[in-house]
Amino acid sequence: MKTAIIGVGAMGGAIAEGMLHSGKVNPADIIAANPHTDKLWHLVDAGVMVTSDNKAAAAKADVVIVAVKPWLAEDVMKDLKTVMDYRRQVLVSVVAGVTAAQINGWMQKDGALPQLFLVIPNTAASICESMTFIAPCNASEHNTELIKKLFDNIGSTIITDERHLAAGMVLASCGTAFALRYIRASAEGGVELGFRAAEATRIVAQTVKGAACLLMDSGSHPEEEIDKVTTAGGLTIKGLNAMEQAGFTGAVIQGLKAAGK
Ligand SMILES: NC(=O)C1=CN([C@@H]2O[C@H](COP(=O)(O)OP(=O)(O)OC[C@H]3O[C@@H](n4cnc5c(N)ncnc54)[C@H](OP(=O)(O)O)[C@@H]3O)[C@@H](O)[C@H]2O)C=CC1
Ligand SMILES: O=C(O)[C@@H]1CCC=N1
Repeated sequence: MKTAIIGVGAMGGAIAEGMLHSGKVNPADIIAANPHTDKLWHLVDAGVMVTSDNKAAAAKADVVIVAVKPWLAEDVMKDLKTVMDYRRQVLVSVVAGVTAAQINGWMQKDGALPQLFLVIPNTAASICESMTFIAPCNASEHNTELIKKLFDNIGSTIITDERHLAAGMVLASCGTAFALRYIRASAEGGVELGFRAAEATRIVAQTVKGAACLLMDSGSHPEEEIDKVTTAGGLTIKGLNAMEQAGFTGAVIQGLKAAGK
């Protein structure tokens, strides 16, 4: 199965890198299309076909993933429409905020619509740790399974509907930046406590990874794991209470809601 990635920036590039990293996708089955191909030489070295011609890339693929900025999506997709065969190809849009209705309006061809998937991954796709939401629109069960398998190669997937994509994106895609901002804040605190910046960042990153793995391995509630750390009258509870007094939980929820508006 050949996959074309149209727009190989932060997100499209992370998808391509993740597919390579997974070892489960043959590099020769990836076609990367971007106006500037100079930044894609590492993909060429890995065996990926690279082009600046979107239509040429799409024509060769079974799955066409569009990963351009939202304001370019209409022009790019209308252009792809001229070469896409909806009987054998499926369209995946990772374009945030562009709806299935909009895409169907652009892609309708002689009354036919493409089998469409709205997909929201995150940049951890590059290391096969994405949390990816997949909303099938006008797609068969067979193709839904196929697209799920494709994105399972680069992390964890949830099949959902279009209504839930925005919330998923805030939690998991914007959430990557939010989690990293926590890491940066903690590392800055670590420097005040006496660690060098690089060392503090490494310590916090490993700590956050460990905390996430505790939840994922045990399926327990965060508060259950917090309880195991929080000694009565000890250090942790003083830190937690000071953070909450400064508005930690409220600030996170406000941030999520602002991003989701
Ligand atoms: N970044 C993220 O975490 C997430 C992003 N998304 C969505 O992914 C999409 C891409 O975002 P992101 O990767 O961050 O943006 P980037 O700007 O990093 O990447 C966009 C890429 O599209 C290329 N491009 C520009 N014009 C065209 C064109 N006409 N045809 C083909 N490619 C073109 C750009 O090339 P060049 O720079 O060479 O001009 C660039 O490499 C957006 O719609 C965003 O909403 C969704 C989930 C998460
Ligand atoms: O910030 C953004 O708009 C995009 C969508 C999700 C992550 N990045």
